[in-house]
Amino acid sequence: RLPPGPTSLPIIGNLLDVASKLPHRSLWRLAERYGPLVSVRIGTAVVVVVSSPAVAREVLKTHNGSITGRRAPDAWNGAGHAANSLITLPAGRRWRELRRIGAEHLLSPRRLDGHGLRAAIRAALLDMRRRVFEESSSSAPGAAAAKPVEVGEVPFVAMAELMWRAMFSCSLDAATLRELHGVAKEAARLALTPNISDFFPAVAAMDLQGIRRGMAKQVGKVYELIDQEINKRRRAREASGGGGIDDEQKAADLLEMMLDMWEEDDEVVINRDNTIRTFLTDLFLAAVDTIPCAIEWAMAELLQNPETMKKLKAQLSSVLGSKECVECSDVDSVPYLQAIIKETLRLHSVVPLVPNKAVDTVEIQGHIIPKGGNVIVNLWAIHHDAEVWTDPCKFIPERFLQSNEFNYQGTDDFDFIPFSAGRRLCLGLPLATRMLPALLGSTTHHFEWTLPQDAMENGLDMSEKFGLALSMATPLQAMVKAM
Ligand code: HEM
Repeated sequence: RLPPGPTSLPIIGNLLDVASKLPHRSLWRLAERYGPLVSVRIGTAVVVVVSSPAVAREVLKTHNGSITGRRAPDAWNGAGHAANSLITLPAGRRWRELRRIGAEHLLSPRRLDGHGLRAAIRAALLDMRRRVFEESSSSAPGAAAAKPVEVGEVPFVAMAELMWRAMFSCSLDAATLRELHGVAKEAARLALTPNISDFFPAVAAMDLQGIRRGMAKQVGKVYELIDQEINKRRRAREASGGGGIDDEQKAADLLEMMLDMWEEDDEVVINRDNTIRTFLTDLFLAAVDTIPCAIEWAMAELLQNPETMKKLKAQLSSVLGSKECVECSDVDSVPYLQAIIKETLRLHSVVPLVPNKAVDTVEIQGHIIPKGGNVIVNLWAIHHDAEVWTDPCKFIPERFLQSNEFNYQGTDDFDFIPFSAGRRLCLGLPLATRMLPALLGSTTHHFEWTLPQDAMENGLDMSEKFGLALSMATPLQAMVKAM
């Protein structure tokens, strides 16, 4: 009574049906043939794929308690990351405790809107604005040897700086930021690259594609930087007799909180430096991989839809006037900006596939999902469901102005769930929903962006690259002029 699906071949199962560089699209095509609940076999694994809002509701709400497990992709075993990673831990005590720490000390609305982090966010936005302004003098159309800006790098630097400040109360130098940009992109690519080791555990130890080794190298670079901060802080705490850094900093600093919780006791979750290092690496990579990707897609859409860009800029001007940057507290007063962010997250679902594992056998719509089976919710397919969305492949922000029904937590209908839903709902949602409009607003308010000549003549390459976040295959470049 498994859900329907294509006939599987000996040994490889349905590998040929699903193997593709863009698995969210190949799984979507399978759903068009077999329906919203499809099962495939890949090697030794049973994989059930969910592609409609109604079935997503069953998985993420009705039976959520039985489908919150995870099977860590082998890539995540690089540097032993999976063993402590909040993203891949099963939904047990350690996972709950790490989520609580993340939510209480960094990612809750109370912390984000509180004094320390609000100031850090404002500093990151102003700094980003200053950098775009500097770029504008060299990239303005007509400037001598005008050079385009790599658009995704702008929010990347802002998010990397913000996360570093929130975690360690210090900033990153330009060379480290450049290195981290490459590291984050490569880690995102490797994290979900289709890997023989995931489907044929017997050969996993050999790491035939070298994916685990590659991931270990990238994650290792972030570990190294984080370890430097941990060691520096431990020395500062020792020197000050255990008191750590000053109180004002402490209120905004995640590392300080985690060192305060640290106890050498197996019953305590924060009991080794590698728990702290893995946790901070997860949060850092999650933030710098997803948010900049979404901003890059939003800018690509705006650059191809001048009327939408014009309408956005007009609303920003009328609401914010000459205010330097768009802060998180401003975004509710610019509904069109919010609508553009929502439409971007729908059309370019930045996290397109959510991989869960059934911890018990579950029956959904008369079909059995066996205990231990993988359950992938295809958010991208849900966001392109033609029964829910008119012209699902078109960028139409106005659709989100017409209805208040779509919040980010999943509606009752589960048709707009870019951050997923249920117990494993994205932990970074409060940060993302503040930063996305603030970054996009601050990038466009007071600046005029245009496509380089070549893209204007030949069109923009909107193809996708699959990974931890779904990014643009060809990084977006644009010219910018200060207004
Ligand atoms: C555009 C921005 C973002 C999108 C679209 C997004 C989306 C998602 C999705 C779909 C999941 C999977 C949820 C599930 O398994 O059901 C997830 C998980 C997660 N996200 Fe995000 N995310 C974003 C930004 C962030 C940020 C900024 C952070 C942290 C700073 C973050 C941290 C996490 C963590 C830690 C998890 C794992 C939660 C768990 O397994 O319990 N995300 N995110």
